[in-house]
Amino acid sequence: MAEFRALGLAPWLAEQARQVGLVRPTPVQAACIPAVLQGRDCLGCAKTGSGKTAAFVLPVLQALSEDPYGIFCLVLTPTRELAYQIAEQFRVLGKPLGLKDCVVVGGLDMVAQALELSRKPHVVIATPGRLADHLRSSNTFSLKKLKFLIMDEADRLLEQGCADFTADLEVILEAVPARRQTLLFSATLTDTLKELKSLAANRPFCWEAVSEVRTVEELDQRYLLVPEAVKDAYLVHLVQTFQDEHEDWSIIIFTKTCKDCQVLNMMLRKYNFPSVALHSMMKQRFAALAKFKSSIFKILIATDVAARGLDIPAVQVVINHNTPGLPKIYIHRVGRTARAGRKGMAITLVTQYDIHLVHAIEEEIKLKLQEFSVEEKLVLNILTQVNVTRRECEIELEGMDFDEKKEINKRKQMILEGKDPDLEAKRKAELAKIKKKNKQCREKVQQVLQKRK
Ligand SMILES: Nc1ncnc2c1ncn2[C@@H]1O[C@H](COP(=O)(O)OP(=O)(O)OP(=O)(O)O)[C@@H](O)[C@H]1O
Repeated sequence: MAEFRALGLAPWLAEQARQVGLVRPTPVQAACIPAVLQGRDCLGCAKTGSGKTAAFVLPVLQALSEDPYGIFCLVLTPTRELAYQIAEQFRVLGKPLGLKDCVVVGGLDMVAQALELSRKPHVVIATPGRLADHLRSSNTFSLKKLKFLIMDEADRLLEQGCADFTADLEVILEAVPARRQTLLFSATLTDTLKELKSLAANRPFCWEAVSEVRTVEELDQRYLLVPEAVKDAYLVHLVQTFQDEHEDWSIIIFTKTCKDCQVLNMMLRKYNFPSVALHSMMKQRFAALAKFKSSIFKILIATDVAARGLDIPAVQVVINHNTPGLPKIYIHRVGRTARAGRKGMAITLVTQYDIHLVHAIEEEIKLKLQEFSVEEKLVLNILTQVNVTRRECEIELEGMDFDEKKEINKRKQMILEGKDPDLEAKRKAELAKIKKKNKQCREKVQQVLQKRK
């Protein structure tokens, strides 16, 4: 307890931390808590599972206890599941304060959320899309007085990809005061460092864990070379082996697409494995995750919606059904195991087409993955059966109009973003045409140049 107190935390808060099992500060906590308590902005980059959440929750609670009002702190995070997880940490550690929090995420009733926001909770934990929707549509709450703006998984929030938060962040940044403390955390901040520094401009305290390797020591990282056509048989074999040898282990299997996630889940269920799926097209995401967290289901099959931040101590193995295209996605995925000093294993299935991706990963994490060996004869024994089952599941899923639903969801999302789906489709088609023409043009020029040579 003395150690948390030595960082400047009040005795009641250090005691509360001790009660929930946080006895000695982790390095990121020891470095960042004093800086935040001094009123500085903070950029914290530390490995997965190293306690970044408490590094911002604890000093915010201390500041809140000295001057309690709502809305005092806003935490932004990329996924709904993470928002709930962070809210839980605030609730548990802030219990003696009678902390009021409000989770603002998609998929839940807007009106109920607006009402909760109007009651001035101390802390709002939100995904950018839903919070921006509230800011655009209602004036029943204000963020103008908030003291802390926190971005967890900050690099993900700032990166422009398939789920782009830029427009929503603009709305949110307009609504928060310029005079505030900004805290930014992630295990992978480097790509977006420039943008982050412009957000946290108040003498930011920057902290990065000193370590050559970017993943944790306790993690055993393996790869398994498999031909694309037999990947699923290897997966079934791996799951069977882990289930036979370690009944109490929980496993997360990451897939590339929602469809893959759904098909693999159906397939594993056909073989009576206790699996549950988690992807962005599901309605019951919280229920699925709760079943996995409580170990009712020992296997979670998920897309990258579960790659960041989720803290489930029982996870012993992560299997990458596809090799992640970006090293940082790999770092976050495998970081779902071997957390807080525990041991864990990550196995990445690598096909003939993915070897360059493994090299990129190894270069980024500064470590060579070791080969994982399996008895190929055992895999061959189940190969035909697994491939037939997969095909059956795919046909079943087609009957459930999965692709059609995906299209409808996309259109709904565009309408929510204020876009016209038909116009967007036209625009995309035109863009594709232009790109094709440009490509043809370039090829012609190159042919002419080559002939001249
Ligand atoms: N000082 C501490 N002592 C013991 N356990 C701790 C301490 N701080 C945090 N933990 C535990 O470590 C686990 C991981 O913490 P947390 O989820 O904050 O990691 P993280 O750094 O945010 O990881 P990620 O990058 O994956 O989001 C949690 O279960 C948390 O309760």
